[in-house]
Amino acid sequence: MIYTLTLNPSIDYVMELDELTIGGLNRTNKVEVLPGGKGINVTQVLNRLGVPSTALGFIGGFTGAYIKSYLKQQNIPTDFVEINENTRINVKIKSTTETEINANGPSILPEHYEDLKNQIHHLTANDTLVLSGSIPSSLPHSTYKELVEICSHNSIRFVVDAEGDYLKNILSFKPFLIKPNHHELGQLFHTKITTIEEVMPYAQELVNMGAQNVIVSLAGDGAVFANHHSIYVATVPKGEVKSSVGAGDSMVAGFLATYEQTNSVEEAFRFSVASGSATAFSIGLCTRENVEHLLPQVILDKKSGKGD
Ligand SMILES: Nc1ncnc2c1ncn2[C@@H]1O[C@H](COP(=O)(O)OP(=O)(O)O)[C@@H](O)[C@H]1O
Ligand SMILES: O=P(O)(O)OC[C@H]1O[C@](O)(COP(=O)(O)O)[C@@H](O)[C@@H]1O
Repeated sequence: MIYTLTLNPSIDYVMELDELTIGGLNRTNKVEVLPGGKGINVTQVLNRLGVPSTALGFIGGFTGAYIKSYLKQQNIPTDFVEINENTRINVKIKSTTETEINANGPSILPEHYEDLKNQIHHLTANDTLVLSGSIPSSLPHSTYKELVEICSHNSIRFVVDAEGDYLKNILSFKPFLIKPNHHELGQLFHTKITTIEEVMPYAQELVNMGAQNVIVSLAGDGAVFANHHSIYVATVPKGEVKSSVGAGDSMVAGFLATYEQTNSVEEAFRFSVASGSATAFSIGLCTRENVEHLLPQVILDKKSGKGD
């Protein structure tokens, strides 16, 4: 089973308006209230792609109840640790550009963190754990490292989609997959990265630092895949971006779903890119149908290596 872990889930309150006037009164054309948080998005997309996945994490209050009932209606399995405070609401403003305001989220009590660690201790070598998103400020900075240590000790395959030091600190444990975007890649190496050519050596460096498979996304400008055998560059499909919220999460889900079915990193990477774009071209997350529709537009160019 593929489990995802969202330490800081959210309701994503997506507001569409023609133009955003800072300091003025704005009125929306349309709003959507969607369950969010990186791991929860990955679980939703995996289930849509026909690969069973259960969402783990902390959930609480009326916002948490909304997320649980939404996911239940979609038959998405969850096993959340219940907390006392409300799960956060993240505001996503879609006008001429996209603006995101992510809340810091509720505090987590030590006993709730212990409950979560117990759950992770019960996973087995047949499971995969996807650890995604921000860490609530009440948890230790080393939370991902602690959880990844449990995975490593119990031979549980794990994936990490997190920023900065959270990611750097777990590379030596050999994550199966990491997926920074090019801004996050630049932050990791204290430099500015804007092109595919600039991404490639840094993606390879992440492999040297321990990651088994690395995907770096550059929004509409392409994506790079690197592992010990090869580097590929992918074109991304063309289309109208409706909301890129969850696009990165869809890439993670698309990769894992296809790798599970084909064992080919090449096929998995193509499907991953198509999944990201299918989500970017929708309000909400992709479906298998719209991913398959975009797949022919994803062309891979092998830059180095002997193959899978
Ligand atoms: N303008 C766009 N055109 C086509 N696809 C896009 C566009 N923006 C995002 N995507 C898709 O979403 C993926 C992830 O986007 P990106 O913004 O790089 O990641 P993240 O959501 O993690 O910040 C891209 O690899 C691509 O597949
Ligand atoms: O935990 P963080 O870093 O605040 O991110 C949470 C946000 O990320 C999302 O999961 C979207 O992530 P991506 O756009 O990177 O795929 C939203 O649903 C959520 O609001």
